[in-house]
Amino acid sequence: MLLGGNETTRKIDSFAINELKIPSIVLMENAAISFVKHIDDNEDNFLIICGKGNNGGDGYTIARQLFSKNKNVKIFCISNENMSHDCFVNYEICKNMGIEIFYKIEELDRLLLECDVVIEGIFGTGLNSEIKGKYHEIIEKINFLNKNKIIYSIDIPSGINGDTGEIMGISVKSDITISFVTYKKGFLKSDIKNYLGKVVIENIGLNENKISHIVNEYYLTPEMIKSFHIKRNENSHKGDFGKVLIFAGSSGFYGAGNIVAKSCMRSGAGLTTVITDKNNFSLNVFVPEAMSFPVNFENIEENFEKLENKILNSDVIAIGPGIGKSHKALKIFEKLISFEKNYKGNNIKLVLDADALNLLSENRELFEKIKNRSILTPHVVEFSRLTGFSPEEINKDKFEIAKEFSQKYRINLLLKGENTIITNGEKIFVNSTGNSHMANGGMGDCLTGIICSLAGQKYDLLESAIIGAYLHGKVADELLKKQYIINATHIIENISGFMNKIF
Ligand SMILES: NC(=O)C1=CN([C@@H]2O[C@H](COP(=O)(O)OP(=O)(O)OC[C@H]3O[C@@H](n4cnc5c(N)ncnc54)[C@H](OP(=O)(O)O)[C@@H]3O)[C@@H](O)[C@H]2O)[C@@H](O)CC1
Ligand SMILES: [K+]
Repeated sequence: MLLGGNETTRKIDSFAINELKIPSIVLMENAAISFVKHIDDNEDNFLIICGKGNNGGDGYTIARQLFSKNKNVKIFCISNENMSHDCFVNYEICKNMGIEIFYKIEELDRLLLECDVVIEGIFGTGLNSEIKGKYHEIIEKINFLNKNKIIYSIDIPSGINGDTGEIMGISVKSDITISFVTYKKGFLKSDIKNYLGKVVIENIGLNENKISHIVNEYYLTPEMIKSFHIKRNENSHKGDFGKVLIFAGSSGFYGAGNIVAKSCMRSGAGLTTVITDKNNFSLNVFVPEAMSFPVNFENIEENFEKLENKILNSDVIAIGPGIGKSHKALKIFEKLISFEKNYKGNNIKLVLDADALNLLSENRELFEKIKNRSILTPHVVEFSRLTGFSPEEINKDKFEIAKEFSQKYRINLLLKGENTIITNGEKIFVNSTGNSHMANGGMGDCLTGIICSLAGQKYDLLESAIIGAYLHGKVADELLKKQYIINATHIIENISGFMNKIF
């Protein structure tokens, strides 16, 4: 699903009108037709509240459409002065068709009380300042008299800034928001979810693939995830699904390595090997399917020759969770990234998380070794160390900062957070799954395991991160329906079932 702000809507609009030569009034008609599809056919008693811009124009067009289906339709016109052209045209048609139009604010209470469905087209992407005066009063009335009614918003609940999600003084509290072409960036803001209600994205007659040069930001949907799926060949063997080498965990943090390994195995990697302390037996117990590469941490270099062979045999290497920032950890990290290609001549893909990112921040010459073959999966504090921007600066402008960082170092990036974003420096994907009940230790390790597993199964790193992030959150969202807290272990136990459902 395309993701965009107000400017994106204007660009799409202008492309459709100027390049595709679709008259703007046709776009408005298409929008209205798409909108009306979502209205229950049993509903009969509508009040449409219209502003003077194209959002109001959509309102008049929807009113006509419903009226032509013999529905009982009344319109409240907020202003018929300085209407946009298409708004004026549809307002005139409504008048000519004999739809009842009301203008006086004194009549609005009664109209709201009498109707069953309110459709509001006051402001959409054109809202440009704080709402005051008459407009404020009207929105207040809609929110106050909304008992036993369904409130539909056209494009954006009036009062929400489509770019930032900020409430511009006041906003309609909607039950259903039917938005056109793009999922609005402002909708990502978590504290406005109860203003949006259910969100539906509708088409206005444009082919999504043909406007991809205008939009390069996406909001993940199950359909997109499914479209990435690579079918498993029936006569394949474990070697076809990736040899994954994991350097995670250390004394006191063996759990991190175990979680990465287990989630890697459970999400389908062919062969998983964990580099771990020769005295760590917990791996065998926790995840018997995984192999271990025992390292003598008293003298790590004694293992390097054998390790080289392991590296050259691998397709993917995941590095970071629980390894610490010791000199020994750094030496192993350096060794693991020292070969770009494996014996097969393919790039060895790298998934770097947690302490690998901290080590990278402090040893920036290593960036050269990881370019064009890695994904970094920081949370905001780790990303702050990597970029030098404060977490506040990152949160304010995370799309741009993430994209620039990804371009500069030629890496893929997954920036964890409430709306996890994934970018290759060109496109940005925003995850639509996940919840606060999964915020606990081990979750990141679990995600690393899923991503390296998918990278082993021939998904490219960008796809691996997109699918991984979506699945990780989706499992948690589904589990939340029956339990309060979700741990990494719960995700691991359920991931394969959900892969089955989604693929
Ligand atoms: N391609 C697409 O996706 C398509 C988009 N379409 C639709 O067009 C909508 C965008 O239309 P739009 O650009 O005309 O802006 P809109 O939201 O109606 O508001 C502008 C009006 O509000 C006014 N105004 C602003 N702030 C104000 C305030 N605080 N307090 C008071 N007034 C304020 C402003 O007045 P101004 O400040 O400019 O004098 C102007 O009159 C979009 O959301 C979608 O529904 C569809 O038709 C199909 C194709
Ligand atoms: K609206």
